[in-house]
Amino acid sequence: MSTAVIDVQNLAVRLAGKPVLRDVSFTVGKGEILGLLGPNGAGKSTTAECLTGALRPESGRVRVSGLDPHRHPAETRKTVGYQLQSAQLPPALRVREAIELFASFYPAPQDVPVLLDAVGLGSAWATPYGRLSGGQQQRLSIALALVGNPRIVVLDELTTGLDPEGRRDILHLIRRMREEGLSVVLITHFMDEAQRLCDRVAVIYNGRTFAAGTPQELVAAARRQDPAVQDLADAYLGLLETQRRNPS
Ligand SMILES: Nc1ncnc2c1ncn2[C@@H]1O[C@H](COP(=O)(O)OP(=O)(O)OP(=O)(O)O)[C@@H](O)[C@H]1O
Repeated sequence: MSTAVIDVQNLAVRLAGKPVLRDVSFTVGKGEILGLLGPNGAGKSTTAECLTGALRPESGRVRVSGLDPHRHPAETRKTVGYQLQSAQLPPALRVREAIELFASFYPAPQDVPVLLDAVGLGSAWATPYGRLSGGQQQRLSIALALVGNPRIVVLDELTTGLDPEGRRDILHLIRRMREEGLSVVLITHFMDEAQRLCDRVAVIYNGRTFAAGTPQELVAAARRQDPAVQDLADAYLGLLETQRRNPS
């Protein structure tokens, strides 16, 4: 679709000679939250790395704000914030210093103290990265993804490791930024989060997107096979089971 800010079509990627992505397709519109779902090892993070330009596709098409991220990584990073699973920072770097450093890369960054409060790190601003708990590191990685006021953000396992209050606050922050036009790719294993937050979801299994639609559409599709399906968690498990039995 022409209004898509992210357009991925028939993406295939090989790593160490092994086909990891075989046929991944999805689009994300302006102000839309797209959930990427799938079991461990399905290819979600590999897909996210293609959006960053870190990986070169074997075939297929990836466009982010109209640009090929692998050919134009610097331009792509101006409009996209990435919160990836493997973020690492020097252990002595303090929370606020890290956010200010990242803010300095962008022309119109967010207000750092406001962002610190929004991600629940207001009282930990002076803590070195190496002394943060897992959940605090997660909050910092979210702040670093958002500090540049991106138009698009890729969030890989956004709320993993967060306590319930942190999860609520971060989801509130993402919703608020979406209302301002932010487009989001959200990789998650939390089906309740996907159901509440995502406008559409795409499910990857074995390197292929095999189901896509609004959470309601997926629930309706799964219910046609099993009338007991109640929600996205049931639908996801049912569709995955069908796919495993009849791989495409
Ligand atoms: N550098 C690499 N070389 C070879 N294979 C790799 C490499 N990185 C990832 N893989 C393989 O690619 C497949 C997809 O991995 P990926 O991390 O994209 O899955 P995922 O869906 O994000 O999983 P998870 O939910 O566990 O994070 C896995 O089988 C993984 O072992």
